[in-house]
Amino acid sequence: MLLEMGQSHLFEHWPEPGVDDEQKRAFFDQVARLNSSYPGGLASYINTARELLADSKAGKNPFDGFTPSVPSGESLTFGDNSFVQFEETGVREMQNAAFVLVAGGLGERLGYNGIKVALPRESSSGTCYLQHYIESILALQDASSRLVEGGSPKQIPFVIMTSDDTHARTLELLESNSYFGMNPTQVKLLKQEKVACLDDNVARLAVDPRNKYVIQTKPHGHGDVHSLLYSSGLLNLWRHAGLRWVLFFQDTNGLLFKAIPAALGVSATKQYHVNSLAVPRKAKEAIGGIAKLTHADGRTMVINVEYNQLDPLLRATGYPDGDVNCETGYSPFPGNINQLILELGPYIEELTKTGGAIQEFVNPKYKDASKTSFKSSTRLECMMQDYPKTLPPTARVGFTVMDIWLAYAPVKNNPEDAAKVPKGNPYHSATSGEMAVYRANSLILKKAGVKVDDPVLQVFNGQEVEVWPHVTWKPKWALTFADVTSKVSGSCSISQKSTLVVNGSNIFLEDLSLDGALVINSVIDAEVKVGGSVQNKGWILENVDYKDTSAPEEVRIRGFRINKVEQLEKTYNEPGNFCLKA
Ligand SMILES: O=c1ccn([C@@H]2O[C@H](COP(=O)(O)OP(=O)(O)O[C@H]3OC[C@@H](O)[C@H](O)[C@H]3O)[C@@H](O)[C@H]2O)c(=O)[nH]1
Ligand SMILES: [Mg+2]
Repeated sequence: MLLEMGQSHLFEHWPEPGVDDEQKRAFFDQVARLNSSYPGGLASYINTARELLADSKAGKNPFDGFTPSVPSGESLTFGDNSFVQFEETGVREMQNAAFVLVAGGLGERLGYNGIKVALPRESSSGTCYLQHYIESILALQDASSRLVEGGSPKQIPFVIMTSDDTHARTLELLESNSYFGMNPTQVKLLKQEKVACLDDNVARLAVDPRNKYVIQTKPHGHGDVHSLLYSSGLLNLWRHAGLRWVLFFQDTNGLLFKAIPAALGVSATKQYHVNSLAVPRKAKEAIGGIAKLTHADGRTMVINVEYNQLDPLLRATGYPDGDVNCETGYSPFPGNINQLILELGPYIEELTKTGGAIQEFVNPKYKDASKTSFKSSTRLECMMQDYPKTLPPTARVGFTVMDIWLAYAPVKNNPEDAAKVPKGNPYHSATSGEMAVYRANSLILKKAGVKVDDPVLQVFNGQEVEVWPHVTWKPKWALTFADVTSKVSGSCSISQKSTLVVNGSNIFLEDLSLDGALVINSVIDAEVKVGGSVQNKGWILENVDYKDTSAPEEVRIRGFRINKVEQLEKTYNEPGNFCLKA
C-alpha cells in the first residue's frame, strides 16, 4: 500500500534483510496503527492530504462560494425569568445527558509543563479543573434526580478524550484522587492517536529525523472526538439507556458550568440537534466566530469560522476591514466557546453515515512564495465544531449567547503573550481565569441581593485585572441562580478584601457581614446558618513574577500567591442544625 501510495522514500535507506529487523517490525506496527486509527485508513489520509495541499498551494479559500452574514440565535440574560426557566429545564434534562471533555491538547500557547486539567481553577480553595468538572457533573446528577419524581437516580456518563501527551497523567490524577468522588466506572478515557506528518505537496510521509524507522506524527485536533465516540460503541449504549444529549467541552474554562444548565434548557426547549454556546467576541480575539454562510447555490449553514480564517473570509467577501468591532464594541459575529450540545439520536444517525469523519484542513508553513517546500512537516487537522458541516439542511442547528463574565474564562496564554493582548481584549491567562471566577461569583451574589463591594484594579504579570472579593463555592452549594437565591437571605455584605469559601451543600447565608476570610466546610446532613459580622485580616494576594523560578509553576503563571494571614474556618462534620453567629 505504501509503495502504491508513492511512499517508496520511506524504504530508501533500509539495510538488507536481517539487519535492524526488530526496528523494521516496529515500523510496520506503527504503520498498522496509523492505518487503523484513521477512518478509511492511511491511503485515504494520503489522498485527502494531496487534495488539501493542492488547494492550499493554489490559495483556494476553504469557504469559496460562501458569503458570511451575522446569524440570529438565542440570547440569554443572566437571572431574568426566561434564564431561570431555562436553567430549571436544563437541570431536569441533565439526567439524560452525557459529558465529553476534550483534553488531548498540550496547551502549547500556555507552555505549562503539566496537564491543563490539573491546574487550579482558583487558588482560594485550590480545586483543580478536573475536580471542579467532576463535582459539577455529580451535583447536576443529584439535582436532576431530585427534580424528576419517581425517576431512579442515573449516573451521568463522563468521557475524557486524551492523547499520548495527556493520557497517563490524566489517569494518574483521577486515580490518586479516587476519581474526585465519581464512580470510576462512570468515567471513560478515550485516547486519540496522532496522525502522520507530511513533508511536501505530494504528501510524502515524514520520517523522524532521529530514527528512520519511525514516521513523524502530530496531533490531528479535537475533531477526533467524534470518530472515537462512534467507534467506542458508547453512543449506542447511551441511546439504549435512554440518554438524549451529549455535551462537549474544553479543558480550562472555570465558568462553563455556570452556563451549562441554561444552555441545555435551550436545547431541550428549542429542540436543537446542535446548540453551540457563544459569547460576545472582540475582533481578532482568538476565538472562532459563529457565522451564517450562504452559498451561491442557495445552501446555508450556521457554523464556526475559526479565528485565523475569519479575517481573510471577510476581506474576500466585501468587508474590506476584515475582522473588526462594530458599533457595540464587539465583533458582529458571536464568539464560539466550543461548548456543543448535540442531540444523541440525530448525532448517531449522522455518524452512522460519516463514521465520525470530520472535514479536515491543512495549514502548512511554506518556505517561500513558490509554496513548494515547508518550513517543517505539516499534517491534516480537524475540529470538533466542524461537525455540523455535513448535516442535511433539515438539521436544527442553533446557538446560544451568554455574557462573557458568566460563561467563558479559558486559560490558554502564557504570561508574556497575555501581557501583549490589545487593551480591552481578554487575556485568557491563568491570572484572568482565576479572577473571572471571583468576578462571576461576586456578580451572581450581587444579583441575589448581597451588597458586594466594587473591585479594585491590580496588575499581575503585566496584566491589569479587576480583583473582586474571592468568592468560591462548591457546585453542590449552587448550580443555578435559583439555588443561590434560596441560600442567601436578609441583608448580607462582602467587602472587597474578603474571601468566602463555601464547601458544603446546606449552608445558608443570613444577615452576614463579611470583612476578612471565612471558610465553611460541612457534610450533607448538616444544615448551617451563617450570619453576624466576620472581621479579620483575611487572605492577601502577593505578587509573584512569572520569571521567579523559586515559585511553583502554577503560581508563577498566575502572578500571585495567597498569603493566608487570618481567617475564620468552621467545619460541621455531624448531621444536625447549626448556627454560626459571629
Ligand atoms: O488534538 C487535540 C487538540 C486539542 N484538544 C483539546 O481541544 C481543546 C481546545 O484546544 P485549543 O485550546 O488548542 O483550542 P483553540 O484555542 O485553538 O480554539 C478552540 O477554542 C476556542 C474556540 O473559539 C475555537 O473555535 C476552538 O477551536 C482543549 O481542551 C484541548 O485539550 C484535543 O483534545 N486534541
Ligand atoms: Mg489550538
